[in-house]
Amino acid sequence: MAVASDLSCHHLVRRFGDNIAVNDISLDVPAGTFFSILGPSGCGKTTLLRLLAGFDRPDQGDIVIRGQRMNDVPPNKRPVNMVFQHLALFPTMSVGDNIAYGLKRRKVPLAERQKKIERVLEQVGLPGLAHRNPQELSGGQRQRVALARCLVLEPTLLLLDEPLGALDLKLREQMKVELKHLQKQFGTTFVYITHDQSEAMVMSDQVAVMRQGRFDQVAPPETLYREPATPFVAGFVGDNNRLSGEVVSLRDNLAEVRLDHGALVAGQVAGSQLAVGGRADLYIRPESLVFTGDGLNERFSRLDATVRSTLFDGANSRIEADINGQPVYARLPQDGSAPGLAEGRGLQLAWDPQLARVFGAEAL
Ligand SMILES: Nc1ncnc2c1ncn2[C@@H]1O[C@H](COP(=O)(O)OP(=O)(O)OP(=O)(O)O)[C@@H](O)[C@H]1O
Repeated sequence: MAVASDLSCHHLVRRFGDNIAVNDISLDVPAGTFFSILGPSGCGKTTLLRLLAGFDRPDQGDIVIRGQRMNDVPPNKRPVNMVFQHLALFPTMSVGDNIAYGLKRRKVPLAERQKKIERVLEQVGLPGLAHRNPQELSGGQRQRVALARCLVLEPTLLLLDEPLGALDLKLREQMKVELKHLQKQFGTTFVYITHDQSEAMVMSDQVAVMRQGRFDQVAPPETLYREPATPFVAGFVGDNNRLSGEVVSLRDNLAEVRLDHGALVAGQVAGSQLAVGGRADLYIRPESLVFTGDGLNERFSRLDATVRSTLFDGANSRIEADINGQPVYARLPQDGSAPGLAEGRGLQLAWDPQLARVFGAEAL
């Protein structure tokens, strides 16, 4: 049986003069899932979210929420709520009154209102704080009140516009995990926009990577990471090294590439635009690079490099190596097994070609 969709868009287009901010986007978000739209500044995320919320109208295409076409439905009549980066809590109202606001407008009776407010505050981890003023809360607590204020209205869809953007790094890390748990706990469908790939990856069931008004790829986070469909996704999602060269051979789904500085390396064919003699970019992640030692499989590709510096960052520690003037990053093994990596030392970096992806070179 097909999974019910809470939100479907069909061929949405929104133009501003010559600029096509949303360019023929179709999407489908199953009920109760966390869907993120990830992309760089200016790619059209906010425009798309505003179309979903009803603050703006598409030039073409349809928006369907739980089977109902929404194009002509005003924002306040859509089963949708929105959480903004700069949350607009009413500063002079208590937390409880802030949450009550939408319920009052819906004429929910007082006793029921109070019950709902208590319950939702418990669910977001702020039990008993209804009487507090928003100014007496931390940034993270205020963000949770903003969520509670939306979730108490039980919308079909919750739209979130970079809600963690204004929080400091540590709090953002913590709220990422909390948001994911809250979404599961409430079962509300979340559509979340962000330019922060880590936020999208940690929280989402599905991520759409957006570029210049279009989706490059829509997939679960792990698929985006392991099998990026385009060079843009390979470069935008997670850290990646890009090595450019010319395709020498194509066979068994492997591309051999002669890098510009002469080394012959290999990776999986990952695009339809590869041809022998054509330009190509090979992407290899820092954690897929190994420091060569004995017993390395002969299939592995190898590159001679020089250590530029060691970048110590706990579990994310890396070395920056130099390959003919180009920086390449490699994850340092966690078990301390890396050789002494003094600056200027020569070393060989190697990888399993199955872990590298080769795309035909294109203008990014
Ligand atoms: N009201 C408008 N009038 C004209 N152009 C607009 C309007 N709103 C957005 N645009 C343009 O549409 C494109 C997409 O903008 P949008 O705000 O949707 O991007 P975004 O991905 O949300 O960026 P950011 O992450 O910086 O908020 C941009 O080129 C922007 O200049």
